Amino acid sequence: MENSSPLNICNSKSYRFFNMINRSHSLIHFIAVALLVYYRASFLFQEPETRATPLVPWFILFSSELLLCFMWLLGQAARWNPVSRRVLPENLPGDDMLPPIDVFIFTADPEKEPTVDVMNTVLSAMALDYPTDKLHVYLSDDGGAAVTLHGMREAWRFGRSWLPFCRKYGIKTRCPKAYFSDAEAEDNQDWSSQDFLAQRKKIKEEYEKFKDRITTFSGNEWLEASSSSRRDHPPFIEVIEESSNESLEEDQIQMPLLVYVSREKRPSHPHHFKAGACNVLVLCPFSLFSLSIHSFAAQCILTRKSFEIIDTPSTYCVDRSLLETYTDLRISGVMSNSPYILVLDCDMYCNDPTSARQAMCFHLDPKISASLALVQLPQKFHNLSENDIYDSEIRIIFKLAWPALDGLRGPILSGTNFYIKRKSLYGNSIKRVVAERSKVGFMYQSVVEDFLTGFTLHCKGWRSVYLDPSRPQFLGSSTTNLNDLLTQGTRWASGLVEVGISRFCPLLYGTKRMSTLQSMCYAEFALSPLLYCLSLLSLATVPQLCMLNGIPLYPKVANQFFYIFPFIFVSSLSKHLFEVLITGGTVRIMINEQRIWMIKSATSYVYGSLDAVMKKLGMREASFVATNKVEDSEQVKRYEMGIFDFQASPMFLAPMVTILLLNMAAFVVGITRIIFGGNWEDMLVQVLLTFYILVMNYPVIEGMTIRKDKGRIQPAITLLSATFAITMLCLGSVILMY
Ligand SMILES: O=c1ccn([C@@H]2O[C@H](COP(=O)(O)OP(=O)(O)O[C@H]3O[C@H](CO)[C@@H](O)[C@H](O)[C@H]3O)[C@@H](O)[C@H]2O)c(=O)[nH]1
Repeated sequence: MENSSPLNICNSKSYRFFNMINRSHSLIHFIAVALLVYYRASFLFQEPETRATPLVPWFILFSSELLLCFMWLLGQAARWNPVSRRVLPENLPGDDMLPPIDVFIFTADPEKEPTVDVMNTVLSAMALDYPTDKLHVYLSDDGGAAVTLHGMREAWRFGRSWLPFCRKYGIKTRCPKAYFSDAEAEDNQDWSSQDFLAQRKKIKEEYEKFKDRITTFSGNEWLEASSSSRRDHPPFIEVIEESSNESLEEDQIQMPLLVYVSREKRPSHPHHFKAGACNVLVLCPFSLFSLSIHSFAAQCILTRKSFEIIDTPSTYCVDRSLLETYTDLRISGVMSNSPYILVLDCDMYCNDPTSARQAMCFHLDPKISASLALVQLPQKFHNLSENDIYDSEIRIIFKLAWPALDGLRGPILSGTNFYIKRKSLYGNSIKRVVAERSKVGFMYQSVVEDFLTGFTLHCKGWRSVYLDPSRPQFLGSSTTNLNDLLTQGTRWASGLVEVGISRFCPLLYGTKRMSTLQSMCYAEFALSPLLYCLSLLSLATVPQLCMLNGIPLYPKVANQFFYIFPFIFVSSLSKHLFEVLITGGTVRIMINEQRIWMIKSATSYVYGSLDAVMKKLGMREASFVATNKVEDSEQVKRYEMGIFDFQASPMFLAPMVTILLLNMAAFVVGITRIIFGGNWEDMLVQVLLTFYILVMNYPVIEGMTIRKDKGRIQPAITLLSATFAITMLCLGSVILMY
């Protein structure tokens, strides 16, 4: 294929305007930041008697400003050289030349991840537009739930009608739930065809029965083979095809391989959450299990020794030497072991059946395929409202940072929606790098296994590419209430900080193994929860406490350095606005992003960082609270109306409310001082900063004062927070005098 037509095109020209603005802004902003540092540092050279500010608040404030400057500097890398890509699937070789693909879908808890929705993802993957005999779909069920296995059998049964229907009528939306929803009109079917209408009606009825059979299932909670609970059971695998009792005629329908896997779990062995589940499927154990199911004869090759090694959850991350042995076994296997793997979370259904072919436009490109580990596709969500108050879209990652990282050596592995080369997970390096103990597969040292695994792949010289076409290839469900958002944010923060404070810290480990810009990108993500919570918490409390005590922290209006502060503030906000607008957003989105950034910094970033530090000190064990995917109609309604839902844990609400009460008190006192004391020159920046925090967080103030509905902040929380605020005020006023 060396001289054949191109399979993909990489373009950086569309970002010319962005680059021009971004780089000019960086230069100007850098000068302003340098002046700020100069102003703050000059404080040290003043005579102690003439200083208007005590040392402690000055030190805290300067440290916070330095942290923010540092984050800004790191953030430049993730904006430096964005590129966009498109694919030309028409230039792919014929179907007989396409490589096989394994699709791995992960589920963990049928209570939080409704089985019907998981099966919709399974069906959409089975219906991918790819040669059926080259498609193998595996569902990993960490919940070991009987209803999930039942769902798989039902999915297989319904798939026998659904797949031929999709193929015959060229259906694009191959997730039945999405297809039968209101968005169905987008599929451009021939609605005048009687044959189509009759078939569609029939399939819809079958789909309803399929759902009923799952929702009314009343089998055992756990798999019968499971010994006691979801945390203590032997492995259970079923190739769904073999359990079918359908008629001979239906057996002629071409279906991909469909396999249910519930890995072994023992309380005495850490199972490493999703990373452990990934490795069970990706690495040796699964292939061996498959062998044992498919061919009794093949089972004989499994010596007890090898089975013991692979059957121990703690050794899923095995040495390469062992892996090679298993690879031999796999090659002699009878199924699957495909060279490429699509990884999907259970709620991420395939929205574009051609995504596999699109990914192959990179994996089969001889110019890049040798070093290409993965093709990352964006996470997009079907349940976002126009006013996405929780910033669930994560625009900054999928619309800005990933295209920019693609201009370096590729985006960070994002947990789901990626086509990865199996070989890249075997621990091989593309380049000569500092030798690393040969760990393979997904990494266990962080609960954000995706981030760390992607990082180590890039360190080994592998690259990734990012593709974001107009039709989303996958669509998932995002968090639409505050509690779920902050719970998920706490896990992400904990996992990122775990990396940031470990030996994998991108600034130390990365700089020796990848370009400075690339390691800066990784460092920005790994350090952001810790550095943002430290800096934002200080900026939301120290200037306010000082204002209450009449201590100025910023230059007087008459001072020439005064203008630096409003300038940096306006410059940062304008840059943020520019980035939102250029990526198709609105002013409202920018405001939502600012607010959620502040809320997360005061809550999930704090808890996540604490969790990571405690794990590091051996005071806590790793945990993974799976994100809730069950929709509460009342909460969804509030989200769609743009109203915050404060039915969240007091652990999240109390810090937010405490900080706002403190800011409210400081603002009232600050304004009073300006009006009656006439010292507006000294306090202007502090008053403006406090005002900005209050304005941005108006929904929280509204939640604790005006609102009376179920989603408001309960008076008990406000009372508790008021006690915290008064304590902070008393303690802070004493400490900050020094
Ligand atoms: O012990 C576990 C825990 C989770 N999962 C599955 O892992 C996926 C991701 O878990 P979820 O609770 O949905 O986490 P999110 O925070 O929503 O997911 C993001 O963050 C994770 C890292 O924390 C990545 O693995 C995901 O791909 C990424 O979408 C889901 O399909 C789960 O069923 C398991 O298989 N086993």
